[in-house]
Amino acid sequence: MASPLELYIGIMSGTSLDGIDAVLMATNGHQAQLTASTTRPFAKALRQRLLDVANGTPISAQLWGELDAELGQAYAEIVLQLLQESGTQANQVRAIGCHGQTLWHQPYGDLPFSLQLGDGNRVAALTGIITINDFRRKDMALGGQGAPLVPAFHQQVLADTKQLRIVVNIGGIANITVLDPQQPVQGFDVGPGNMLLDAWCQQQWGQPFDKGAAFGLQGQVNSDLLARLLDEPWLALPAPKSTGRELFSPHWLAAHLQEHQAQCGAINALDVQATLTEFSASAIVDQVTGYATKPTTATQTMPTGQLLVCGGGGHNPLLMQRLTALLPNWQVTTTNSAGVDMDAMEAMAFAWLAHQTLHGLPGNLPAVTGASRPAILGAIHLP
Ligand SMILES: Nc1ncnc2c1ncn2[C@@H]1O[C@H](COP(=O)(O)OP(=O)(O)OP(=O)(O)O)[C@@H](O)[C@H]1O
Ligand SMILES: CC(=O)N[C@H]1[C@@H]2OC[C@@H](O2)[C@@H](O)[C@@H]1O[C@H](C)C(=O)O
Repeated sequence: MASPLELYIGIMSGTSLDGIDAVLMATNGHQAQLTASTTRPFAKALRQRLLDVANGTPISAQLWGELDAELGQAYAEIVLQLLQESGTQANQVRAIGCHGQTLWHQPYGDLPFSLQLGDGNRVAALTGIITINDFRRKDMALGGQGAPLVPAFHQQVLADTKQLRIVVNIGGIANITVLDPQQPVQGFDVGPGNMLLDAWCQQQWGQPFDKGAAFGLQGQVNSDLLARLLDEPWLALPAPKSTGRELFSPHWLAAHLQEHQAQCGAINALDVQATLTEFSASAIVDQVTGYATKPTTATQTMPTGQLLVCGGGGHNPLLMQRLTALLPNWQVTTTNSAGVDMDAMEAMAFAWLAHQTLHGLPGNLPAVTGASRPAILGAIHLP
C-alpha cells in the first residue's frame, strides 16, 4: 500500500536572481501533488547586491551576514504568504525544503564548495515549521558536484516506461535529466540557459530579461560569434558536470565579444541577443542529440523522444522555436503537457528533497553528481 501523502513546502530562488518561488506540495516520495504556489520578486536593491556578489565583487563579513539574514527573512515571509493564500496552518506542514540563494558554486579544484545563503534558523523560527536547507554540501563532501539535484525528482514524476524523455530546466543555467527506460538516470548542467540573455538585455536596454524574445526576434544569428561561444572548453567536459555564474559571467561574454570585434568588426546589440539565444539552444541540443539514434530515413516521422522543458526559458518563444527547429525528430514541449507545472518544478523538487531528508532517504543520485554514495542531504533547523 502506498504511504500517505504529507504536506511540504519547497522554496527556490535560482541563478537568474529573478526572485523566490514557493510551493505547497503533497507527497509520499513517489507521488507529488502541487496544492498551491506563489512567487515574489527580489527587492531591487537586494537583487543588485546579490548580482554584484555573484559576479565576483568582494564582500565583507558584515555584508555576508546581513545578506544571510535578509534572505532568511524573505524566505520566511514567502512561506507566511503561501500559508495565508492557501488557507493552510503551519502545523499541517511537515517541513520546508529551502534551496537558498547560490552566491558561489565551485565544484572543481582543491577545495570544492557551493555556497547558498538564507538563514534556515530564521525561516524555522518565524514560520514555526521545520526547515531544511544546505542540500548541496553533503554530496560535495562525498566527492560529488553537489548539482544538479533535480534529476532524482524528475525521475519520480516524469519517467515513462516506454519512451525516452529528456527534461531540460532552463533557468539561469540549463540542466538536463535523461529518463531512458533502458538506462539509469543521467543528468548534468549543459550551459547557460537565460543567464547571458538576461545580462545582455539588462546592459543594453535596462530590462531584466528579453520578455517574449522581443529583442532576440529582431536580430540575426552571427555565426562567427556563435562558434566562439560554443568553443568554450567546459561544454565539452564529460559528466558529472555543473556550472554557474562564476563561468558564464558578463566578463566571459565581454571577452568573447571583444575577440569577435577585433577580428570581424562591430556587431549590433540585437544580433548579440539573437546569437546568445542560439547559443543557449545549441548547447542544449548538442547534449540531447547525443542520447538518441538518428533517424534512418528522411521520411521517418516518429519522434525520437520527448524533450520536456521547464523553468523560465520555456516562456522565451525564440528559445522554444530554436529547440524545436534543431530537434526535428523530437517532440518538444513543456513539462505542463506531462502534468507537472513548468514554473513550479524546481521548488517542488526541494519540497520533495525535504521529504527525503525527514524520512532518512537519500536525495542525490551518485550517477548524476559523481558522489561516492547516495546520501541524506541537508541541515535540519527545528523551530
Ligand atoms: N515571458 C518570458 N520571455 C522570455 N524569457 C522569460 C519569460 N519569462 C521568464 N523568462 C526567463 O526565465 C528566467 C527565470 O527563469 P527561472 O525562474 O526558471 O530561473 P531560476 O529560478 O533562476 O532557475 P535556476 O535555478 O534553474 O537557474 C528569467 O530571468 C528570463 O530569462
Ligand atoms: C549551484 C546551483 O545553484 N546550481 C543550480 C543552477 O540552476 C540550474 C543548474 O544550475 C542546477 O545545477 C542547479 O539547480 C537545480 C535546482 C539542481 O540542483 O538541480
